Formats: sequence, structure tokens, C-alpha cells
Amino acid sequence: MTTPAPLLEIDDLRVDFRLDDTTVHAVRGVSLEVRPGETLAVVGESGSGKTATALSVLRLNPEPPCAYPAGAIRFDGRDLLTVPDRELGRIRGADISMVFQDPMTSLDPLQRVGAQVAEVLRHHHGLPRSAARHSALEAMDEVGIPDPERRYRQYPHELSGGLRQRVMIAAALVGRPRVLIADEPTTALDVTVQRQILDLLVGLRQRHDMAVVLITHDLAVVAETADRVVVMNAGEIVETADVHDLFARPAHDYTRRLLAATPRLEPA
Ligand SMILES: Nc1ncnc2c1ncn2[C@@H]1O[C@H](COP(=O)(O)OP(=O)(O)OP(=O)(O)O)[C@@H](O)[C@H]1O
Repeated sequence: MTTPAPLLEIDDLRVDFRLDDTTVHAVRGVSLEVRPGETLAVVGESGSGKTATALSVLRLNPEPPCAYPAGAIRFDGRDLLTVPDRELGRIRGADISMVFQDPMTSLDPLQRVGAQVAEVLRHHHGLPRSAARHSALEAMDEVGIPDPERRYRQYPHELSGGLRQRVMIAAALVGRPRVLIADEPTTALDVTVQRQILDLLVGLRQRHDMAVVLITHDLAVVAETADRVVVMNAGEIVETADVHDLFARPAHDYTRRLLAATPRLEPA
């Protein structure tokens, strides 16, 4: 069986944060690839460099003098670490989207949620207001927001945490990206809503044939959703494996310790 060419390739990524007179080597030579249509989980304990890696893809880490990314991140023959800002702006949302843990910090509190979903289409595809509204309503409906017409006009604080996360997912999807990076997308939600959001992501990935990079510290989530898994510790990848192999035959000590800390797990 041939492995499809990767959609996104991270090559020897290093991210340093400089704070006063200390330097934190948050990411230390991470290389990974994301293949078309797969769910790649990135797991590891808090502080292992998962978020700094993900943010580097869209250059969302703080800028120098705080953060210094190095290495290469290749997408469609371009290095995202060095493409001009305008080009990266076109890629964000249209080719690669991100969903974060806490939608309250990524949604604008002063803007109606529907307009925030539609914004992506107006910005990237130059759609007129009415067409963008129509597509945004469709996306809100697709992610399971009941009565999208009414919700469209509401502000983020008028929605529950689960609905806000669905709005973020609608905004991330509406531009039909090929890669969705979801950073702990369910951590801030209660357990039943977590389940619904994960099911939603799995369904959307299949329907839109998009690749999902799922960042999580939760191995139960990995077992249920991932095709392949990258395990990070202290800024480095310690193991990359097919999800079944990872759970059946973890190769690295650190992975075995992570698995031992989460009893009774079976990949789906
Ligand atoms: N803006 C920043 N300024 C300084 N140091 C940072 C910054 N962001 C992250 N770090 C440091 O970089 C390291 C990696 O952090 P990162 O957030 O990438 O880890 P993580 O695996 O995503 O953890 P978590 O699951 O807690 O989000 C940590 O030591 C963290 O303190």
C-alpha cells in the first residue's frame, strides 16, 4: 500500500521563547506530516510543546522578541514560516483553520456570532453579504446549532459553552479548509458536550475529507478519534505510530507511562 503524499509537513521545527534573560526551548526539532483526510492526534502532558507547534503552522505564536520559530512548515510547496503575511492570510481559514480550547477568547464579544462565521467568507472569498450570510447559516446548521437564524444574531455571551464551540467550528469550516487544527477543543466543556463535539468533528472530517490535527492530553479521545498519533514530551516527539500500534505496543517508556496513567483504553 502506498502512503499518500503529505498535505502538511513540519520539518525540524524549533520554537524558543525568550523571557527577560531566560530562554525556554518549547519545541526542539519536531518533524511530522499530516496526510490527506487523516486524524493525527498530538498528545503529551501540559507544557510538552503541542500548542507552540500548532500555533507555528499559522504563525500565531507571539512574535519576536518573545518567540522564535525555526525550521520549515511545508504546505502546497510553500514554507509557511517564510511566506509573506498576505499569502499566509489567504491560507488561514481557507486552507488551514484552527479551533481553540476556549471559544470565549477567540470570538469577538462585541460582534454577533453569525457575522463572525460569515466574515471568513467575505474576507477570503470576497462573497457579498447575503451570500456569505447564506453559507454561514448553512455551516451553523451543519454543526448542529439549532435555529441558526436566531443564533446568527446573538452575541457570544448569549450562547452556552457548547454552542460557542460549535460556532468556532462553523467559522473554521465555512471556508472548506483541507486541514483543521483543533487544540484541546473539548477541554473546557462538560462531559456530555465533549462527546457531542468530538462526534461532530469526526463526522465533519469524513464528510469534507479534510485532515484533522487533534491536540489533546486525553488518551481516551485519541483512542476514539485518531488514525495516527504523535507523542510529545519536553518539546520533542518521542514516538509516532498508528493508533492501534500505539495502544497495543507502545515503543517508548514515556508513552507507556502515559498509557498506564489512563487505565482501560481501547482504540475504536
Ligand atoms: N507565550 C509564551 N511565552 C513564554 N513561554 C511560553 C509561551 N507559550 C508557551 N510557553 C512555554 O513553552 C512550553 C510549551 O508550551 P505549550 O503551550 O506549547 O505546551 P502544551 O503541550 O500545549 O501544554 P498545554 O497542554 O498546557 O497547552 C512551556 O514550557 C510553556 O511554558
